[in-house]
Amino acid sequence: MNVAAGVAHSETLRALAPQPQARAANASARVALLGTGTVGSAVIARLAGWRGGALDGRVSLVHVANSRRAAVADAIAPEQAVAALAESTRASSLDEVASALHGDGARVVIDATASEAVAERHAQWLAQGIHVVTACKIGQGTTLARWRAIREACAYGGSGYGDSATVGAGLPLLRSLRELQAGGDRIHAIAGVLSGSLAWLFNHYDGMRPFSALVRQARDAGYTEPDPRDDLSGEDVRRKLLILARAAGVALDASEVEVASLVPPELAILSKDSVDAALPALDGPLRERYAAAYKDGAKLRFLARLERGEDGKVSAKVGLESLPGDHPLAGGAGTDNKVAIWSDRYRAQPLVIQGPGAGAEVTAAGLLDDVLRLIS
Ligand SMILES: NC(=O)C1=CN([C@@H]2O[C@H](COP(=O)(O)OP(=O)(O)OC[C@H]3O[C@@H](n4cnc5c(N)ncnc54)[C@H](OP(=O)(O)O)[C@@H]3O)[C@@H](O)[C@H]2O)C=CC1
Ligand SMILES: N[C@@H](CC=O)C(=O)O
Repeated sequence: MNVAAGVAHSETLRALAPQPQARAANASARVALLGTGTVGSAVIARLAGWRGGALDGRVSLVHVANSRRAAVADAIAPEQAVAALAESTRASSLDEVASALHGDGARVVIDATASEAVAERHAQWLAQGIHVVTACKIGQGTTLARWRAIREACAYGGSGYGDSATVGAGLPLLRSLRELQAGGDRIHAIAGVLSGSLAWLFNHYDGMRPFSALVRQARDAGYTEPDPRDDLSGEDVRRKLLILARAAGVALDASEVEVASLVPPELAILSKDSVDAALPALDGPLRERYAAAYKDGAKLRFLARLERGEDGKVSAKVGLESLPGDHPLAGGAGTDNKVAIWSDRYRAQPLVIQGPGAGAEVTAAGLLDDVLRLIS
């Protein structure tokens, strides 16, 4: 073989191939932030905290919106973002997000909403080459069709989907599942506490104070979903389990997860505005569950379980369980999520990941870590 000719040929091919976008270690991104509530405000505060530090300039806010208004500019200083939005007369429109991002360098949408309409746009932005980083679980944690559309749009647009904040508020859960599989492991089972608010509630509930009062405290601390019934019904945990299962190679449909809700029917049927006054409907049933567990020396924990048999059969369920006090999944404090993963290499003893699983600051950090990963 003529080595010189071979080298020349491969150099020609390399020159003809589409050149990957040059990425410097300190590449910056134009970012649209959707949602300025609990999590979105913490993203803005964290960006403001980057000022003058090593990460200053990595993210340029060009579009900040809530459901009502949008502020759009070439660079919105994080310190000015809240005021700019309050003063803006521009109506919020998802149609304008891609054009606001137009320009050089990487483009990123951060979804800090709980909006179905925003989740429905993820695939469209990804197909346009815009990265999407999300705290909202509706994109990957509802229908299989939407989950597939997101994966296909990433491949089509050459874009990335940052989902670390969707499960465990940024804990290295999805990353670990993906790395285990990249290393050849099959995931056999996942079990644990996936809700930060429910963890906090059952870490604090002593059967004496009304459960409803604690729910209000958890909501005011920013741990619950905008509608706390999404946590109490197990729906938020179902979404997280679906996201984990799909990342573990199990194409699970939402209907395949058995969910035991804590929300009594009279609370479930109310409009969102009437929920607060009706929360005491939770008190009686939970007092009874607590008393029964206490009598046995057990602890109440809201768990998610996924098992995949060697024959491919899958079982998935979500609900309140009474665990022996020394059970490995009964530990933890505050909003701790605690998740055990069984795989080929972790067959007898699982890999266990534990840490705060809700809260504005950890979630904002998880979102911005994903932005940095995608643009670096
Ligand atoms: N709280 C936590 O600990 C964690 C939360 N998450 C997820 O983060 C997301 C946000 O939660 P949180 O901040 O608590 O919710 P909030 O209700 O506090 O904030 C939601 C924000 O989204 C805005 N919004 C709604 N629709 C749109 C739209 N179409 N375009 C732009 N903005 C819109 C709302 O606008 P407006 O003010 O006008 O209503 C509001 O600013 C949820 O999906 C949640 O599951 C994930 C991990 C942890
Ligand atoms: N409401 C959620 C917030 C994070 O996803 C929870 O309680 O875990």
